[in-house]
Amino acid sequence: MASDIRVKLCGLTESSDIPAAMLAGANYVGFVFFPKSPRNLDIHDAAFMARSVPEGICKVGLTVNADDATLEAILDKVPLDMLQLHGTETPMRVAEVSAKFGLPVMKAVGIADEGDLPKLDEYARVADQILVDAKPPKDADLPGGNGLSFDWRLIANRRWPVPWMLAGGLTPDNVAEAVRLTGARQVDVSSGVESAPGVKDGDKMTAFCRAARA
Ligand SMILES: O=C(O)c1ccccc1N[C@@H]1O[C@H](COP(=O)(O)O)[C@@H](O)[C@H]1O
Repeated sequence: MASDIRVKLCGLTESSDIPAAMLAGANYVGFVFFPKSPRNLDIHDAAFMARSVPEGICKVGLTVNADDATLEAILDKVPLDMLQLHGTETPMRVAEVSAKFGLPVMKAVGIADEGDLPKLDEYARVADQILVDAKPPKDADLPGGNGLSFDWRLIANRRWPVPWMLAGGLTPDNVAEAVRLTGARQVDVSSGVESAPGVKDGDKMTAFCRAARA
């Protein structure tokens, strides 16, 4: 049923985004630890925000090719429930992070064409979840959060042995169609619910959750 669809609202930057995301109906909230991103949080702010997230909502920490010391520093202070690896981490690194840090790991995989699809099977063998995102353009500063989508028909009716989430250029206007075409049961959005880069919009978050579950 569409009403079961789980929504991740990623890249929250203000304390007030937490109650707004709860009101909207988020199941997951995402905190970005990547200095180049307009959604980057310092560890102190992220810790403060994470502590205000109600029980039962999954707090996801997004990193990009982070080394062990960086992950340790984040996890020492921020009570996260899941790590999202959004860089070029190899399957071996995904398995290593999962074993070392004891949290579920979601690996983002960028898709542009059919040739990218085998990577989804590969990462589904080592990650706890996979995040099926659009492949960033070669000259992009960010490996995600660019508001770009991919041809959803590429993954229509494909399934993996772990839960997966659809991401990339989703908005309140297109998420229902994306869910219909792909059969996704989980969706993730960042820039599509903002009024400016890094500024979340409560009305757009609510409209997104409603449209995803319509
Ligand atoms: O949001 C960011 O700034 C970001 C930075 C670095 C890597 C990933 C990032 N965001 C993730 O990208 C996808 C898609 O975002 P969008 O909805 O197209 O803006 C999503 O998984 C975000 O978690």
